[in-house]
Order: sequence, then C-alpha cells, then structure tokens
Amino acid sequence: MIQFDRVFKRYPPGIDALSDVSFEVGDGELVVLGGHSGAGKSTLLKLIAAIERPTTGSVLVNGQNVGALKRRALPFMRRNLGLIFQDQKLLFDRSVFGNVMLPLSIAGFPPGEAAKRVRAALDKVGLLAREKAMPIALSGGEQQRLAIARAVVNRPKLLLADEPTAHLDSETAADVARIFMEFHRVGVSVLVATCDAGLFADLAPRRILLDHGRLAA
Ligand SMILES: Nc1ncnc2c1ncn2[C@@H]1O[C@H](COP(=O)(O)OP(=O)(O)OP(=O)(O)O)[C@@H](O)[C@H]1O
Repeated sequence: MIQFDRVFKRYPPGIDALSDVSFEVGDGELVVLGGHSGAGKSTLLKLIAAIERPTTGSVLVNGQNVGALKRRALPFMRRNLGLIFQDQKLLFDRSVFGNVMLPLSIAGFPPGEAAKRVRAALDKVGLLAREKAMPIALSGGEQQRLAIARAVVNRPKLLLADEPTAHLDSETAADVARIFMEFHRVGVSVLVATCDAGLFADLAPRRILLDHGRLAA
C-alpha cells in the first residue's frame, strides 16, 4: 500500500527532515510512527498525502508515485485518504453533523446517501447522539473523535493521523487509540504518528521509529 524507496526530504534553506528512508506498509496494517519532536514524522505523513514532495527517492501509494502527481490529480488521490492532521481544523460555525457532511458535499454526494454515511461515521466514533451539537460544546476527546469521523466518512482505505492524541489525558487518548484499532480490524491501513510511546503499547502494533530523519533500528 505504501512504499518509501530511499527518500530524502530537504526543506529550504537546507534542513534535512528525512534522510534515506525506505520501508513498506502492507494493506490493512496498523503502524505507529514514533520519534522525538522534529524527527520527521509529520514530514513523512505529508509525503504520503503529497502535501510535500520528496527531494529525491520515491513514495508509492497503491503503486502510484504520489510525489510525481500533477497538481490537478491531487484532490482525486486524497479522496482515498483519511487525514487527521493538526492544521485541518474543525469548522466551529457548523454542527457536528455539518462538519462530517462537508467532504461529501464537496464530492457531490446525493444528500440522502450522504446523510446516511455521516451518521454511520458518527456512530463509529460514538458521537451519533451529539450530531446537532456545535463543536465548541464538545470535549477535547470528542473533538478529536469528530475529526476522525470527518476523515473516514469517504471510507478511505488508508488513514493518516498526526499526533491525534496531543493534549488529551491518557484515558481519552486510549479511547482514540481504540477507534483506530477498530478501523484496522475492518481492513483499513492506519499510520499514526505519535510522540506518546505508551499509546497502543498493549495492542503491540508494528512501530517505525525515526531519529533525526533516519529510520532507527
Ligand atoms: N515547511 C518546513 N520548512 C522548513 N523546515 C521544516 C518544515 N517543516 C518541517 N521542517 C523541519 O523539518 C524537521 C522535521 O520536522 P517534522 O515536523 O517532520 O518533525 P516531527 O517529528 O513531526 O516533529 P513534531 O513531533 O514536533 O511535530 C524539523 O527540523 C522541522 O523544523
């Protein structure tokens, strides 16, 4: 599903965020991406979503070289990804339902089918009873679960999450981790970047560890 082959990423004016990174993630795998702050975790996820492009090397997602895609092909490619990134904020002027509906409205789904999918996604993250609430009325953990519902409403085969449990207490973080496990169980590939070494520990997932932009042993 994901193949990195000798990937280097250098940001101007010469910061090496990733150096000679090669690995593969198979269909349906759950992988935790670990490493210190600044190790290159976010950069790695951004390369998969083609938010950034590799300086050299290739990033294949489902056999497609996403670093070489034309700009106009990106929205189609990203429709198959569920992104839970810190800069993708919730819309605070829309309800819980409205936030999850947005990606389907943009994709031009018929409203009836879209509403069904929105409720199914909210149900998966335990927020169906809050569909009419505004995001401001949700706790931090509920807001994070709402972000997950929005990311999965398109039914992507691959979920990418960047520090999805930042600012959550350990119990709430464990709830969020369990939701990712549920998606993994039904065959979705999940790649979660986190500084929290204890998260998922009892679930023993595969770990990829970055150290100053290099894969650690
Ligand atoms: N757009 C950018 N321009 C220049 N340098 C960048 C950019 N994005 C990241 N970097 C640098 O690349 C390195 C890796 O950053 P990255 O955000 O990928 O690490 P991270 O492991 O996700 O860190 P954190 O856990 O703190 O989010 C850091 O030195 C960072 O300062």
